[in-house]
Amino acid sequence: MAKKRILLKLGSNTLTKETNHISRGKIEDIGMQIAALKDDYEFIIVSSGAIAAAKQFVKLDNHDKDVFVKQALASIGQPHLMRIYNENFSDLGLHTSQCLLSYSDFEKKQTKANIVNTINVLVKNSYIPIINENDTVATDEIQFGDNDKLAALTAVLLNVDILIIATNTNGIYTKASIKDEFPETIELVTDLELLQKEIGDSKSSHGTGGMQSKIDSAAIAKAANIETWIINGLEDNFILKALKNEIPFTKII
Ligand SMILES: Nc1ncnc2c1ncn2[C@@H]1O[C@H](COP(=O)(O)OP(=O)(O)O)[C@@H](O)[C@H]1O
Ligand SMILES: N[C@@H](CCC(=O)OP(=O)(O)O)C(=O)O
Repeated sequence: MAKKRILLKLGSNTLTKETNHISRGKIEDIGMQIAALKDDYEFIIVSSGAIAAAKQFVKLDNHDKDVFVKQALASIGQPHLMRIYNENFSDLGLHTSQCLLSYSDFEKKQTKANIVNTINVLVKNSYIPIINENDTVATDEIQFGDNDKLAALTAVLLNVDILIIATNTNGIYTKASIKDEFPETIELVTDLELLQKEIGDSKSSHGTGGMQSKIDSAAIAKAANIETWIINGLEDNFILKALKNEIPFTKII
């Protein structure tokens, strides 16, 4: 039977476990899950974390919030991020590769074909493509969107079965319960317009897009008949547990 294809989007919040440095433990947790599922699923990762990785090592002589400082930090952090993936994944027998893309690459027939062809060869040869925005030439995701849209565009282009967006909540909560000690997860969504009413404009400490950018991404995926699962990536084994329905998360179909 053909393997199912999963596009896994990992934000800085998940990768740092909401701290100020990339968590090797979290990257190992993700690698172990991919290794456990590799006979039935193939994985393509869209990973943020370049800026967070750089901040572990350097402080640049400019204002941290300037976009071009973020671009420079991403340039410094990206090879470190890939090194950490490489070190942890290779211990688990997994091979990694890096692809840097920007929105404009999804607008041209030739560049789209190049992305598909490259990634299909990588996946066929058991290499896990780890994609990030090419932050030197594009600033869309550093400014607006958590790599969520990049993940959705990639999911559609590569015709995946499931888009998993890892975040720091147990999926999308009902607006009425969001401030409760145990907020209630909306487990199944078929109507994105109804869901829109539940979304607040709050964001987490490292986040840029909030829940809205995840809904926008789910809409892109849904239009291509791809399911989006919004899962709490801070939880150990979050993919394995979601596949077995052992944790609350939001499925948008
Ligand atoms: N209905 C909702 N359910 C859950 N989280 C919500 C909701 N509305 C807004 N949010 C906010 O969205 C945040 C997740 O988005 P974001 O901060 O961008 O994180 P990430 O870096 O994981 O993409 C949550 O931590 C929460 O503050
Ligand atoms: N390309 C950037 C990601 C930009 C971003 O805002 O994403 P996220 O860390 O998911 O909020 C990086 O790798 O740091």
